[in-house]
Amino acid sequence: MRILLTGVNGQVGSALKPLLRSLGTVQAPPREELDLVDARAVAAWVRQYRPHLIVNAAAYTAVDRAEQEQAAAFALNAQLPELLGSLQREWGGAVIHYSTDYVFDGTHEGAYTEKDITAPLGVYGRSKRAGEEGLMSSGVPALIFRTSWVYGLHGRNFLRTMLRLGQERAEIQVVNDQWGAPTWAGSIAQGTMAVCATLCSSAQAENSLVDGLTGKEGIYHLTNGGATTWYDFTRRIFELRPECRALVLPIPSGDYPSPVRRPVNSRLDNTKLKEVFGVRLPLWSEALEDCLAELPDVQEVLTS
Ligand SMILES: NC(=O)C1=CN([C@@H]2O[C@H](COP(=O)(O)OP(=O)(O)OC[C@H]3O[C@@H](n4cnc5c(N)ncnc54)[C@H](OP(=O)(O)O)[C@@H]3O)[C@@H](O)[C@H]2O)C=CC1
Ligand SMILES: Cc1cn([C@H]2C[C@H](O)[C@@H](COP(=O)(O)OP(=O)(O)O[C@H]3O[C@@H](C)C(=O)[C@@H](O)[C@H]3O)O2)c(=O)[nH]c1=O
Ligand SMILES: [Mg+2]
Repeated sequence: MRILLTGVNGQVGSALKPLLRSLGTVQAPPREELDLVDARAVAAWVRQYRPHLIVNAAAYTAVDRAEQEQAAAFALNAQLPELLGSLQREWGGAVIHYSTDYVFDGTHEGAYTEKDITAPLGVYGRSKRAGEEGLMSSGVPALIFRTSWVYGLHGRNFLRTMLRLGQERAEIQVVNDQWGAPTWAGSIAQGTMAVCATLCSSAQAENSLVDGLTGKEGIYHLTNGGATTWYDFTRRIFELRPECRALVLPIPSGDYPSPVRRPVNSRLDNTKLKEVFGVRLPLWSEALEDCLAELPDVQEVLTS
């Protein structure tokens, strides 16, 4: 099977790359080789390579900056998934795509299911929702995994920020009124692979994944289990890494200056993923331990 992976240098893309190799031949052009906002270049690339599967881990993820850079956010998060969908539709390939808890406004009680109504609070969330709709309306066989609060040892993310601030500062203020599931990029990659394994299990044929997808297309919530606040997540990080000595102080969201509101409830119900594919990701607390076990020296985040 030929696979095209986008966003290979991002959190999810870098976790996926080594794992996807077990499914086939992986091409993963970085930005320098393929600028994903260049629709003609993308079309030429896909038409030449004809990937059986495109795993789209590329995105515009700067939530605050998106308010000023609406066109850039929509190009990556909305137009690209739709384009990839129509290109794959042309010749019979499939798409796996990622989306976010920020498609919701957070006013719902309890965890959101895939059937709940979306109502994004900002440009990033609106662009991601438009991407979901564009990909689905292209008619391609596709899976969309909505995840939340992604972190890992690579790239810009909350864990790395806190490991750095925890060593540099005497105290840090962290919001304690937003609830969600911090999700390790490694868990997302493993969950994606587990789903692919169920789709490909019947045959070794190159198009077995596309065939296996029939009747299972659509949106799935895929996060680590349980829920916490950013404040308690930070406290747990510092418990696991006592080199982070900063005092952690809880604050309401309103005290953290930002141009765009975040949902107070980001919890995503993963039942559909379990029922359709038999896949469930570990608890957020277990995944955090697994992630930090891969970081021998916490001072590394100060220099890299
Ligand atoms: N981060 C989070 O907290 C969450 C993320 N998600 C979703 O998960 C998915 C993966 O996110 P994550 O891994 O965190 O994202 P990252 O921001 O870590 O990575 C995004 C990748 O996209 C690439 N990219 C951006 N613009 C272009 C372009 N014009 N041409 C080529 N490549 C480009 C970046 O390249 P470069 O390295 O060169 O900048 C980067 O490798 C996304 O769909 C995101 O919306 C969902 C919920 C939470
Ligand atoms: C750095 C910092 C953040 N915070 C708050 C701000 C915010 O509400 C929360 C998390 O900070 P972030 O900068 O990671 O927030 P944000 O960039 O909004 O994170 C989001 O990114 C996008 C891409 C997603 O899809 C979401 O799932 C989510 O992960 O913690 C503090 O309270 N204190 C701090 O020192
Ligand atoms: Mg951010």
